[in-house]
Amino acid sequence: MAQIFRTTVRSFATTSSRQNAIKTVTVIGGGLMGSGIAQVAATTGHQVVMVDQTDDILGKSKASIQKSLQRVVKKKFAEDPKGGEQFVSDILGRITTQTDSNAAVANSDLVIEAIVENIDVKKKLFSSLDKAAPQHTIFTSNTSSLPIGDIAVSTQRQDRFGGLHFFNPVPMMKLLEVVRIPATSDETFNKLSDFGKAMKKTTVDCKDTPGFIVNRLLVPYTIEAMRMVERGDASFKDVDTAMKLGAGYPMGPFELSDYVGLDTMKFILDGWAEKYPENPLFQPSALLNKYVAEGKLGAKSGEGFYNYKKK
Ligand SMILES: CCCCCCCCCCCCCC(=O)CC(=O)SCCNC(=O)CCNC(=O)[C@H](O)C(C)(C)COP(=O)(O)OP(=O)(O)OC[C@H]1O[C@@H](n2cnc3c(N)ncnc32)[C@H](O)[C@@H]1OP(=O)(O)O
Ligand SMILES: NC(=O)C1=CN([C@@H]2O[C@H](COP(=O)(O)OP(=O)(O)OC[C@H]3O[C@@H](n4cnc5c(N)ncnc54)[C@H](O)[C@@H]3O)[C@@H](O)[C@H]2O)C=CC1
Repeated sequence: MAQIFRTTVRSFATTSSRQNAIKTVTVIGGGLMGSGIAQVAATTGHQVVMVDQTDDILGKSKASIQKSLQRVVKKKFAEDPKGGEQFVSDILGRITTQTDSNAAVANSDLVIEAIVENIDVKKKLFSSLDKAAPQHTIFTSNTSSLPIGDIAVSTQRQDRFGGLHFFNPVPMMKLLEVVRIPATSDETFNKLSDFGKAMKKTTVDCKDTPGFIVNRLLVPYTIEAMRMVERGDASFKDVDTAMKLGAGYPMGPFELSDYVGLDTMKFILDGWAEKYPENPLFQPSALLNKYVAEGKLGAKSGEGFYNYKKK
């Protein structure tokens, strides 16, 4: 009897979670992260609406998704070009684009916001979406450094609000941090974790603390690497070599800094130094400030710690 009950409960739970599963996703922001999130959501069978400010930006977002998918095709469909073409067209067929974010959320089960890292801009967006989206729609932010709770207060649906923090490059990085604020309901949190698994990511549960898990550790580690160079204890190239070969990291802290963007890092660090002035780990880095002041922002500007200009 107990066995039958357990089986019934399990199959009800499966059916009920399947009925409640997230099927339609609106990704707001079609930049580096938003286009990667849209790509992976569509690859894993979700219907995606990708939103940005202009059709021109959205055209570039779709082109970058196509380029990224071609890398997958080259690997997975080396012997089957027709299959590769079908694969790309099926995925792109699940992504539509929109410049009106309110219209884009009309049929959405989940909103993932990946716009500029500015609290006022994010709050304004969510306040507007809150009036436009159906009651059941869950809202999330992909913010790297802002408290989710500070964004969620702009809505009347804090129980259906959380963080989904993806990593760059989204198609390659296996982790997804699922963040809850005190008001996030268990139902919302479970749906977000299930969605992460449906996207074939490994999820970890996070509280709404600065940097969640990964950036809370990466920021002090990277700043200390910069201080080490400032003190003249090691060259940045030797630090990178040491961390790759001695700690097994795929990139050293200076390669990673160039990859993420030195302006982004400075923005995060300055924000934390202002919000948490008592924390010595978040104090500014003179070296980082110097590079940003010189316009050396990393790979995207052609030069950071390393030179990316084609010779
Ligand atoms: C002082 C200031 C404070 C400091 C702060 C420090 C950082 C904290 C702040 C961060 C701010 C914002 C960031 C954030 O919130 C969270 C992050 O995202 S942190 C960054 C996390 N990412 C990483 O750590 C990346 C680490 N690197 C790697 O894993 C690899 O190097 C990488 C996968 C990027 C590339 O691999 P690599 O072997 O080096 O190069 P290849 O070009 O050969 O690629 C290998 C393989 O992967 C395929 N591939 C790569 N990119 C894509 C893509 N976009 N789409 C599809 N496929 C891709 C490529 O085709 C290769 O496939 P093969 O089969 O091997 O040919
Ligand atoms: N770059 C990274 O490595 C990571 C970034 N993040 C976070 O993801 C978010 C996005 O970052 P990126 O993709 O790097 O930025 P990005 O600058 O590449 O893209 C942001 C996009 O948002 C668009 N946008 C700005 N305001 C908008 C609005 N009101 N409505 C619609 N679209 C708008 C911009 O036109 C731009 O295309 C940020 O919150 C960032 O902290 C999280 C993990 C990693």
